[in-house]
Amino acid sequence: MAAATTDHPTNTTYRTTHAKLAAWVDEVSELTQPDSIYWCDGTDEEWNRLTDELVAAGTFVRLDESKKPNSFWCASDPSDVARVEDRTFICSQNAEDAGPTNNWMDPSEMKSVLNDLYSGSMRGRTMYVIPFVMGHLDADKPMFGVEITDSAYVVASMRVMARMGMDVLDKIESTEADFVPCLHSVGAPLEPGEADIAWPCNDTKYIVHFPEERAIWSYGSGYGGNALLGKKCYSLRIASAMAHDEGWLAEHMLILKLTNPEGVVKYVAAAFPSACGKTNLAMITPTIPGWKAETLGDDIAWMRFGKDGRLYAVNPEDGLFGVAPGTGYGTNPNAMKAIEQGNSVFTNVALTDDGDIWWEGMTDEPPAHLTDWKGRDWTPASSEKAAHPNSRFCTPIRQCPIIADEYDDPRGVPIDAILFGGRRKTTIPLVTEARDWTHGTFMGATLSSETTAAATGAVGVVRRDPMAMLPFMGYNAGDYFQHWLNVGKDADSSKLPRIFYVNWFRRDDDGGFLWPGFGENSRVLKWVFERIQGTVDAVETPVGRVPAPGSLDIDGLDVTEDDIAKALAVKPEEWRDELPQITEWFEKFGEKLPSIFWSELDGLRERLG
Ligand SMILES: Nc1nc2c(ncn2[C@@H]2O[C@H](COP(=O)(O)OP(=O)(O)OP(=O)(O)O)[C@@H](O)[C@H]2O)c(=O)[nH]1
Ligand SMILES: O=C([O-])CC(=O)C(=O)O
Ligand SMILES: [Mn+2]
Repeated sequence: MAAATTDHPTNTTYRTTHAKLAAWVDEVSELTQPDSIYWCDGTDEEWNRLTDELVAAGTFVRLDESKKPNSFWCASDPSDVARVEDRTFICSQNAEDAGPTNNWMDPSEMKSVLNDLYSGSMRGRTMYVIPFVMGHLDADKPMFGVEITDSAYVVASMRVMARMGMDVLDKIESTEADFVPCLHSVGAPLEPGEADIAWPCNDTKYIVHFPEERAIWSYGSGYGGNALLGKKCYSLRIASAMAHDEGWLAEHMLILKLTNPEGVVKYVAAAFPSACGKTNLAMITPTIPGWKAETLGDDIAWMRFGKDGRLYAVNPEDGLFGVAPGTGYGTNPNAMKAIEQGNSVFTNVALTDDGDIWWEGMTDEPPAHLTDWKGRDWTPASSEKAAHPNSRFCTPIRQCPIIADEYDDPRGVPIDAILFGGRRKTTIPLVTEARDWTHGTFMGATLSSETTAAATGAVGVVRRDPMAMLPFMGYNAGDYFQHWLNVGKDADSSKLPRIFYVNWFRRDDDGGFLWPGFGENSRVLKWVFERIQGTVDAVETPVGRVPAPGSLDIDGLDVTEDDIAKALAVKPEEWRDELPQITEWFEKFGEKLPSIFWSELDGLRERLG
């Protein structure tokens, strides 16, 4: 193999045989002027060397080997803790193709702004070249990317999150494959003799996508979705544009395998906005006897029709980048068991005095003393949280104890049900079934949720988040809605997944959750499963079908019938408040809004009376 070796000097003098890649690497290094270029090979030896360097630089703290082997604590700059939606751009040739939900700038204007910023931006740093593939390397058409970054934190995280390294580069070269160029710089050049800091970044941030060119340019942030460019930037924004052109779906969905006590299997995909429960549902421990859940993906699903006319989903990622707070043995034991095996990077959680990590919700009792995510002493008397609300664990998904066997199958799994869900205190029932694909698409397009700490900005504000894709659509949302409708129109409807809308977050009058959530969500999954089988009843409501009395299995559940009724209630007065919001939302799209959505809305208004 002609590709890089594990030998450090070779990695820095490597010349690729791939013309486009070679030209791009030359172009970027001339622009950004790094001290050296390093081709990542993805080996353990490389991981060990880079993580040692990150420890020496003060970016990482190695955790106690007996507690979290081969794992690291990391604190970002306090200003660089989440996705920056207001700094995220879709730079299509025409503004209309970015649509009313995306920021847009003319691509050549944006490139000139960014070229100025990138000019010399890697001075004093190493420029890492990371060959990666989203999805399987042995897929029919492997989806390659190459990320250039000046952040070793990004290299370490990408190694957990994506299939990367030598075999990928080798295949890109030997098949002369195309790839998505993903350029990333933290925007913090070092002058000669200037000491580095633990988390270099820049106050100026740009997360930019060129959908026609299939290219990503990111500047100024080292954090998660802003910097690990295989994730949201490629697998959602760029991939959604590819999927639109090619007739498939790139969605913000977990993938779950469910087996009932009789051994019947169904596959579920579910789209919830950031920090609204995907990772938790993907690893659910069912509380109802005899039911089994297995994990296939926790954040992103790529879905294509198989020869049999069914919609097959694969998870393009290879790691978990999960919200830490709220993750504990009580809520998500499978995530805890995955983390326990180590090989992880923890960002903006708290550090214990004995070299372990902690966050709110991990245990009922907090430790007596911690180092908080800002590096300060913390005790239970402290007024601030020890972990940032968007702190994350970055862990290989294969460490999840319930990973499904199909995980390694590049064909993916045939999806039986799609769930849309949001975080709503009121209005939205625990579960509603759509009448058909069009109605389900309408439900997805009008999905609403309270904003969370996963993005900068206010938390708890209700906004429309269509298909949980608001921040992740790489093109005009109106065209995206039409694409969803077309997918349904072109398919054999008997083979399409059934669509449901769920809300684990409805509250009662004293502010408590009406539904216990987490493992108990298996009861809702059971109802969904049995709706598909046709063995359980639903009742029609103005907004869709909800469980008929007694059809939701609440055996052994410590909630009152009254609470269940409240969780399932369709209150016309609440929905009438929703109508003008949906109207205002739809008006944003003008001519691009599929007209059938207006008919759906009219129908809803009439049924509400
Ligand atoms: N009340 C309640 N909270 C939940 C439930 N599921 C998840 N949560 C909480 O919601 C937060 C986010 O959950 P995740 O599963 O990490 O959300 P996610 O959709 O994977 O988030 P991203 O990784 O940002 O896309 C965590 O604090 C969870 O503890 C549930 O069923 N009920
Ligand atoms: O992208 C990120 O930084 C984290 C994430 O999964 C999300 O926000 O949905
Ligand atoms: Mn998640």
